[in-house]
Amino acid sequence: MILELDCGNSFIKWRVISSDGRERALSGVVDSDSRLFEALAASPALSITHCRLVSVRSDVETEQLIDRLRGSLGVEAVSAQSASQVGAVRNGYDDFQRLGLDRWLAVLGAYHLGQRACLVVDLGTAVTADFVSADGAHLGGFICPGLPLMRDQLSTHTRRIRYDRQVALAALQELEPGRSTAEAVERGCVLMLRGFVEQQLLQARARFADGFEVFLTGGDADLVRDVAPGAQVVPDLVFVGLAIACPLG
Ligand SMILES: Nc1ncnc2c1ncn2[C@@H]1O[C@H](COP(=O)(O)OP(=O)(O)OP(=O)(O)O)[C@@H](O)[C@H]1O
Ligand SMILES: CC(C)(CO)[C@@H](O)C(=O)NCCC(=O)O
Ligand SMILES: [K+]
Repeated sequence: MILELDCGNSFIKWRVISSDGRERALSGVVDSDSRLFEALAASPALSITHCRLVSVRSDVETEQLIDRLRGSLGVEAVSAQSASQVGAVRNGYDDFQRLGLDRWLAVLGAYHLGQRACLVVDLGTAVTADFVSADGAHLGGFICPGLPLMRDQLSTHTRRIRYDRQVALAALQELEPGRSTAEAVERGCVLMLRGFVEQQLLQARARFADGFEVFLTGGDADLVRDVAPGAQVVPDLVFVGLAIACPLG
């Protein structure tokens, strides 16, 4: 079985798939390396023979995780690397090594699934949008703070924006003007995300006259999906790209 890891800035998304890649045995989201190993230890029936990962963390943190995977599972994890081109897809950054690997893999995954021009939006700790032309040229993209960063900045830099997490969840049942701090902040930040996605759709329409596919991924994708009615929500998009960037055997 293959263990796949997407190490983001706040969470590690993991899944275990069959060796031929066709079946998913198990998956989860954890907030630290230790929790990952706890989750894996709790499923002793998994016989992991291979591991591939993508990390946007520092090289030191990524190396530590790879060492620990070697120590506890006896596997040599393959880590996705930057590339200027994979198949038809060409990296559009001036310095291809600077493009976040999660973005690059999401772009590879989207172009593989869409087979035409794509807009790829990943809504996690940060929000990113990337454009790929019909012939596979990555045209660059945009980065802005995601929902967790927006709300944290507001509460960190003001005295009176304070509210409970549970109240925050309830506040997102609708998007009417808020009548409490929680409603006002939570809905305001979600409207920022939705406005961002609307802007990306305008850009895509202007660039891709022959049509395009929209892919949404990341933990907060559901908060914007109705802004992009034809969009495909693909929670595993980075893993689709990971299998392309790191084929095994
Ligand atoms: N099961 C879950 N666990 C954690 N976060 C979740 C979950 N479901 C939805 N979310 C939302 O996902 C967001 C985090 O997104 P995601 O997990 O895609 O990114 P991340 O790993 O934090 O960051 P990165 O953008 O670096 O990948 C949070 O704002 C949270 O509200
Ligand atoms: C933008 C994030 C944080 C999104 O996870 C990641 O892709 C990253 O660290 N990128 C490096 C900077 C860049 O892509 O230009
Ligand atoms: K991500």
